[in-house]
Order: sequence, then C-alpha cells, then structure tokens
Amino acid sequence: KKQQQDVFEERYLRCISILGKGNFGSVELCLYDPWGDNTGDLVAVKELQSNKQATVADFQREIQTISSLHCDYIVKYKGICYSAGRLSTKLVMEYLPYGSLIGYMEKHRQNVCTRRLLLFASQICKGMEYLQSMRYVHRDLAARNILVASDTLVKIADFGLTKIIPVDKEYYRVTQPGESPIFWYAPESVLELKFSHKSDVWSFGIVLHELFSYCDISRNPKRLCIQKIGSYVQSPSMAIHLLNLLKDNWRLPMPSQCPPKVHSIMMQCWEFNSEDRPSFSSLQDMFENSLLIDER
Ligand SMILES: C[C@H](Nc1nc(-c2c[nH]c3ncc(Cl)cc23)ncc1F)C(=O)NCC(F)(F)F
Repeated sequence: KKQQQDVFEERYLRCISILGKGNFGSVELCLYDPWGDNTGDLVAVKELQSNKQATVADFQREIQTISSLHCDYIVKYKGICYSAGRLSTKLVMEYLPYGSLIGYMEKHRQNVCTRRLLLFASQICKGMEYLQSMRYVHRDLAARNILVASDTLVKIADFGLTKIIPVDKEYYRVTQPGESPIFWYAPESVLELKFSHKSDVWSFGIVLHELFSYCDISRNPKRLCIQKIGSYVQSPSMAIHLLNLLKDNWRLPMPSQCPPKVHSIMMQCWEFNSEDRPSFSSLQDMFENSLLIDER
C-alpha cells in the first residue's frame, strides 16, 4: 500500500533540467510545487527510457528496492508519480545539489584532503554495510553512482542493477551480462556472472582507487585497464584479457599520494578468491581505526 505522502501529482511536477542518463532511465531536476508559487521542493525524478533493454519490471524492482532503504548514506526515496499520459511510473528522490562524486572531484579536487577522502570512503562503506544487512547486492558500485550531499556527506545511489541474495545462497547469478561495467567487476562476476557481497567489496576497492585518484578521468579504471590490455582489443575478448591480467596478479597501479595503508585495503578488496576479501564491517573497522588516516 502506498502511504499518502508517497504519491506526487504530475501536474505539480515542473521539470527544470536533465541531470543525466543512468543504466536505463534518465533523471530530471524538478520543482514539486503544489501551491503554484515556487515555494515547492526540488526533487530528482527518474523515468524509464522506453527504448532501453531494461523492462518496466526492472524499474518496478528499482522502486521497490530504493523505497525499502532507510540509511543516511543512501539517496532517499521520496515517492512515485503516476504519469497518466505515458502510462509509466516515475521515481521521485531527494535532490542532492552537489551532484555526482565525479563532478564534485573535478571541481573541488584542490581542497579535498586525505582525511576527507577517508571520510567519504567510510560513509560509502557504512552504506554498503547497511545494504548487505538487507541482503541486497548493488552490482554497480562506482564513483559515478555516488552522490555528494554536502562537503562532508556522500550517498550511494542508482539501484537499477541491485538484486536480493536468495536466502539459501551466498550469491546471485545473472542470466544476461547487459552493458556490464567489467572494469569494476570482480573476476567471478566477469567469468561466471556471479554477484555477492564480496563482489561488491571488489567494486568498493575500485571506488577507493577512484577516490584516491580524485576521480581523474586520465587515471580512471577503464582507461588504465585498456592501456594495459591494448586499445585494439574489442569488447567480448576484453573480458578474457582482463581476467588473465587479474589471474597474473596485475592490479590497478597505486594512485600517487595514496597512503600505503589505503593501498593495502584496496589490495585486500582485490583478492582473487572472494572469500579472501574483507567484509564491509571489517573494512569499516579499518577506517574507524584513525591511525590509518595520519600515517602516510
Ligand atoms: C542518471 C543520474 N545522473 C546524474 N545525476 C545527477 C544528480 C545530481 N543531483 C542528484 N540528486 C539525486 C539524484 Cl537521484 C541524481 C542527482 N547528476 C549528474 C548525473 F549525471 C543518476 O541518477 N546518476 C547516478 C547518481 F545519482 F548516483 F549519480
């Protein structure tokens, strides 16, 4: 049953700009202004891009997922809007004015210190710990899917690929790869399309690398992997090349000015065997242990 405050009336929803295009939906910045005097709230509204391969069912699942999450480190669900004309539902979320982590880092890179990077990392870790407690696997954890709420708060967003781990299993196996961001994927996800909390931990290690590279486009995971593999390689065999590199223990190079202890955390997240990777709760302890912050 939808609680009353969940439903937004389309006639009061005024589109201001397009924020971006996600896995299979676009997100618009809207003003929800029932009084018609511009005293309303800014909201982020996601709607299904009909031409994409994802189905209405996927979008319904995304709405179901995000509306069940209540955590300071996860973008807040506000409600839904039934757009009568287009027979499709829109997802209404809180609008975070600082935008995505990538854009924020491009703009504020100069005055983001190591302590703040570690604060952001521990917040993402707390959000992932909560997600795991709900038996959700995000499957698309990447800096592009982290939003900045303020100079001292980031939140996980985009639950379009999120799945629930069945009670009797430790992992979720997807049937078709889709447009998979393989450079953020754990080996078992690339090879067997298996996703678990431990494959999210691998992706968290990649996000750590992005954070400590200040989301520098010239050193982003995809570019560094393709540089290593060779840009002549086309996509299906790209996955095989990447897998062989990982088997030979190649990993993303340590970002410059990255504290050695942070690099060691990344390497733990990138253990080839999923059971050798730390859990989000033990990662949380590593970040809480403030010694890590000051030692360079
Ligand atoms: C497709 C949408 N893309 C973008 N969204 C925003 C944005 C700013 N402020 C926002 N506040 C709430 C939301 Cl849901 C998005 C934004 N900015 C740039 C984008 F390209 C998106 O959802 N991206 C995933 C994630 F949200 F994690 F960044």
